[in-house]
Amino acid sequence: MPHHNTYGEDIITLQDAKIVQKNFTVLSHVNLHIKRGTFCYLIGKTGSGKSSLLKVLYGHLPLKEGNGEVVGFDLQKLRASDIPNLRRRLGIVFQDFQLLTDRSVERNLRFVLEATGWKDKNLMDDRINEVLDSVDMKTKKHKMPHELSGGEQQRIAIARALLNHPELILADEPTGNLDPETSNDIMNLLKKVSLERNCAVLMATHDYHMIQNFPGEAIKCEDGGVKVMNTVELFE
Ligand SMILES: Nc1ncnc2c1ncn2[C@@H]1O[C@H](COP(=O)(O)OP(=O)(O)OP(=O)(O)O)[C@@H](O)[C@H]1O
Repeated sequence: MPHHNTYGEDIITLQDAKIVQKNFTVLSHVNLHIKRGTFCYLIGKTGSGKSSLLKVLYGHLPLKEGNGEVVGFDLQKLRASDIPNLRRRLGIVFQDFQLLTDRSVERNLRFVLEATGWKDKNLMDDRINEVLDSVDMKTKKHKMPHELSGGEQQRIAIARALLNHPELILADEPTGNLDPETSNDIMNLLKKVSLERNCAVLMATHDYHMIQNFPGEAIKCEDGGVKVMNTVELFE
């Protein structure tokens, strides 16, 4: 069983991990400990390996060498059949929102609940209202994605990520398509979620203005490895 529940303080652990795309080693000797409830940036130049690292953490790329554990799942022992269970325990947010364009906000959220085993219609309705409330989008429940702004669509994507009470949100450039003001809103929302739900957030970003506005812990991908730092160091 890859799901041990032995993880104490750490929500993500990587030990001497190697991150590989096809036959190309992107990152090696990666050692990482991210504690429950922590908000952490993932930074580094384009092509430095941020997305690849996130992909290993959500089971899209296999962990080639070393050890890793994410929300109690052993990445070395992860089988294809474990991946849906791992994803159910995570919230994942992308740059391009990835809402289903052919259905309303409510139906987007219901689709995920049904796909993750929810059956009771009233419980589903309640949960949809709760997550929409926490991203301040309750009034947009019946809108189609194309009727929403980029920032609103990202709020819905965050609501969707929250549906199954994740202990970890992995966000790959969630503000990459948004203007600076909307990016700040989304950051405030992710920070709020992290704080109120003791949910860890690992967020890949290029956006140095935002990092300056919201300083914090960061993992930097550089020269084929990672280094843990505080973003304040970037502006010294
Ligand atoms: N599907 C793939 N097949 C082969 N190589 C890939 C693939 N995806 C990414 N790579 C390579 O892996 C390296 C890391 O890419 P990755 O997307 O992880 O970087 P990134 O830091 O997320 O970049 P960006 O900030 O531009 O999104 C790059 O050199 C890239 O060319």
